[in-house]
Amino acid sequence: MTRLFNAPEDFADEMVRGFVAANARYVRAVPGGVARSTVSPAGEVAVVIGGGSGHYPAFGGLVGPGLAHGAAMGNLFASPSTQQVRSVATAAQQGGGVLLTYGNYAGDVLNFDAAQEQLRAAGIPCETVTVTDDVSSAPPAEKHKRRGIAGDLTVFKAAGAAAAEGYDLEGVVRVARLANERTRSFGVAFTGCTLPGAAEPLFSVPEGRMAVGLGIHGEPGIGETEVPTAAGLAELLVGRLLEELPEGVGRVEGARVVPILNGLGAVKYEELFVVFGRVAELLQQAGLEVVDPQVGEFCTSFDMAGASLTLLWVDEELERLWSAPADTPAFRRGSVAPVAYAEIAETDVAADEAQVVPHASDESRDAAERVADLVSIVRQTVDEHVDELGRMDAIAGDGDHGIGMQRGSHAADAAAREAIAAGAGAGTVLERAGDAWSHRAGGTSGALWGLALRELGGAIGDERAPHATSVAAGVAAASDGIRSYGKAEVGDKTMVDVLVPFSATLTREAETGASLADAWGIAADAAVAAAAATADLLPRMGRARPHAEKSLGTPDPGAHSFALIVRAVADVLTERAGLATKGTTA
Ligand SMILES: Nc1ncnc2c1ncn2[C@@H]1O[C@H](COP(=O)(O)OP(=O)(O)O)[C@@H](O)[C@H]1O
Ligand SMILES: O=C(COP(=O)(O)O)[C@@H](O)CO
Repeated sequence: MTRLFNAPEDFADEMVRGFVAANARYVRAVPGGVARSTVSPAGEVAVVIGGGSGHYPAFGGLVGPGLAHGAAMGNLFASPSTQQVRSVATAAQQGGGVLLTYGNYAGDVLNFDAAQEQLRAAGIPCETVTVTDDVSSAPPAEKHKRRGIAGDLTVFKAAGAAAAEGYDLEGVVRVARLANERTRSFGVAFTGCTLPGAAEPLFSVPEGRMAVGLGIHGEPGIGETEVPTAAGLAELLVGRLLEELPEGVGRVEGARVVPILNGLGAVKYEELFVVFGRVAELLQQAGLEVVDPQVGEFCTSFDMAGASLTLLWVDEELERLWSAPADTPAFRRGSVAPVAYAEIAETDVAADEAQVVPHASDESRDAAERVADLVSIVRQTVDEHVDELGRMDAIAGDGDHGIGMQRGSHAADAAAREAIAAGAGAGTVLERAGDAWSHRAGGTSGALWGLALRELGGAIGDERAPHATSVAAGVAAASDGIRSYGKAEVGDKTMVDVLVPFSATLTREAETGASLADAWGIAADAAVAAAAATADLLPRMGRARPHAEKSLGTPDPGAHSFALIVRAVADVLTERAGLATKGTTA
């Protein structure tokens, strides 16, 4: 149970504020997260980490000399938005380029990749390395699909130490990839976590049982077994990790490993030490040299009771980088060189977003009001279904689909109203709504809904009122954009399964000369049917993929929310058309 919070929706922002107040000697607040408050050498590669909040000390607690230069801190269990990542990286960079490194989750990949593109376009050399240490989340042949859990630390540490030693961007990327390749983790959970304000944990494990193959977002385990003794748990964790040797490690005997026993949030240090005693014995019995072990909390999941073991299989270079000094709020070793503090001007992403609205025709400005009303309908629809969407997502995911959609649609609604007040046309209203959605919501659905609204706004433009053909073209552009950005195809059990038939039906009806209301209504029927049909699919993308069987029988949450939204919009368009005497505009 998370007991201490004010308004649950403010939790992440308030947590960052308090964290900065408590750690000003390490970090300063920048839009989107934190950056070092200390001066780093000019020309040093900046290591920028990040992810959702709820995993402390990942990610802000690992910012400081010898480790990360900045952390993009998203909402609870949701990736930071593209704007947040870009903003933190811009504030943290020192002229030597930026490495973005983070756990391999759909939302993080979408948003960090987009930020990388934007940073490069702004002339900042930028590379990304995803952390994929969790052996339970995909077989060795698909290890690029694995999730990142406590192994984040080894990759961030190697990269941060290399940057501090003066490696160039290519060199920092090389060691980050090497550390990831040589890091494996495996974990268990005894209870799920409860998000602030939620009445129930995201999953529960029957008394005396243990989830095996944990996620760090309250995802249920991959399997379940009886709770063993501490020694039994050590045997399970070590046994599983020694089944798979990383490339470049020929044999167990004689290899050197850094073991990290990580508590997930509600397991006592004393319990961890009892487990670690046996872990150390088992590693030694297997012929391994144990290097600088760590026992504590490095990547948590709120109040989840659980533990994971990580092994970093070091070579000479990784061992040196792992052992190099670092001084951050949550990870300290050796003594770093004296640091200086400086007044650094804050970058503000809001500043470059406060652009003047482009010119719009009277016809488009008139239509903009009706478009903004539809954005309000989207918000209302999400509000009405927020709990249902969360429950659906908790079956095989992280339970945040409802709150993510709520944050995004509320921000979109407010931005649409602001754009109207500034005299925007219909296209610009949708583009502004899309920007606000992705910026405020973060996560996968935030990035994708933001893109969809921007594409739709671009196709509609600011000259004519939206009509069946321009809307169908905009939805088709959104569908293409989402598929090329998120790389999901029909059948992967995502919102794409609904978007594609919705778009095809809308285009077909528009081409036959149907009005926007009629075309949209028929397309919405197709969307509702397609969303229901996703219940029979096994997920191949996103958070639910490792829990494919659990998701069978439940529709994909993103597909379901998409269908709810387009159905609600259809009802309004039909009502308006009934009120209008004649015509095809809306
Ligand atoms: N690669 C992808 N392409 C398109 N849609 C995706 C992709 N990955 C996930 N999704 C959609 O995103 C939804 C999850 O959204 P949400 O829970 O808000 O984001 P997150 O998983 O980042 O917390 C899924 O139900 C699915 O419909
Ligand atoms: O949850 C996280 C990001 O993943 P999404 O795909 O946006 O859910 C985050 O906590 C780990 O970075």
